[in-house]
Amino acid sequence: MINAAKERWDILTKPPGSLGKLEEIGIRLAGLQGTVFPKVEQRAVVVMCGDHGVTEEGVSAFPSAVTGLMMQNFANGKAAVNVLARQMNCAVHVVDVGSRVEGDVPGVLSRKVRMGTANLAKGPAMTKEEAQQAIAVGVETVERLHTQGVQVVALGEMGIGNTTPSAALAAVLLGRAEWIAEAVGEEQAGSKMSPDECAPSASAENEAALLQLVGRGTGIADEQVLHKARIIAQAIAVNRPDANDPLDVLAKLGGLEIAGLVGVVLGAWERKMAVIVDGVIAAAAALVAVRMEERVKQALFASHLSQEPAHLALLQEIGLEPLLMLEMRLGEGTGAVLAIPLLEAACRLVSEMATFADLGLDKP
Ligand SMILES: O=C(O)c1ccc[n+]([C@@H]2O[C@H](COP(=O)([O-])O)[C@@H](O)[C@H]2O)c1
Ligand SMILES: Cc1cc2nc[nH]c2cc1C
Repeated sequence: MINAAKERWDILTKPPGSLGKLEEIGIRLAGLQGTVFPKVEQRAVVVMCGDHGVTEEGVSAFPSAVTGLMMQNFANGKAAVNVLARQMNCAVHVVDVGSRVEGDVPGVLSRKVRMGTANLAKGPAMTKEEAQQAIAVGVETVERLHTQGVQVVALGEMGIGNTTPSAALAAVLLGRAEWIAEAVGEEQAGSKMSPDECAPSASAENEAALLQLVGRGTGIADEQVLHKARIIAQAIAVNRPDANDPLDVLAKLGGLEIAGLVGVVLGAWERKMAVIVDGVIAAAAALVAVRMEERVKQALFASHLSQEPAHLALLQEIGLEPLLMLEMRLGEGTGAVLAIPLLEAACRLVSEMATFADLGLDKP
């Protein structure tokens, strides 16, 4: 199908390759949907919501309570993602997979696995079973969207504190955390010391390496970024995740909404739905899914480049190039929703443009 699609793009009335990345998008969508004329008419953004125990370490500029308040905002149609989704004719599905909100929020699908994660700087964020349950919530959500005819899913999330687990996942999955073992020392790592006792004393050099992946999130100051990097270093040292076991890394260092998005990616790929990756949190989830099932790459499309530094490294590892540079760092799926018209443009071009033969010309 990929070859047939390439041939089609080359006979359209334009110099071959002149529509650049739009051609690549059209060809990849053709491969995914099994037709030279793919469609992205039915779209949805899934906003997975969860809270994070690590917020007690002072890693975010905002309190955890904002997660619940934003869930209400999404349900009222008043958040940034709602505005953009309306513009793009995209349905918004908000799922509470692990917020600390007591009870249900009307308009939000309640699928709480637990009331927020545990503090990953002190031990595992969640158990493997909980991570699997959250993944199942994502798969179930996307199955429902598939039955509704949705062809493209944007990855959205809301969770105060979630740039910390995202950077931690990136550090481990990108193999940039080997120095942690060295910092902790084999002797300490093998002993039964309390998390505080075995907190790593990272060298300035190692700290600088980690800082390449750690950013301001919602807007913390420079000194707090360094503190956040140290918390991440501690989390990796305390949990010692197995980088070759993505579920282990996700359970120890991830988040419930991140696990939910892993499920969305896995489920969407199985159903040949396109997935648009948003910022750093969505990209971390996408890489976990890729490590679980390499072939999900087929379904993944990048949208924008977030200001959060780990984002580019994560996208590069997956093999995706961001399409939009808007200096955004909001999350919610906002960047992903903004990229929907580019996928639509590729679909329209390949199905509506004339061919050289239509003009009575030979193919160039
Ligand atoms: O998408 C991104 O790249 C992004 C970058 C920075 C922050 N965010 C959003 O802000 C929240 C996490 O930031 P923080 O500082 O609380 O870790 C969470 O709700 C994300 O949706 C999102
Ligand atoms: C207000 C607010 C809105 C958000 N949307 C996604 N992350 C967010 C974080 C904050 C703080």
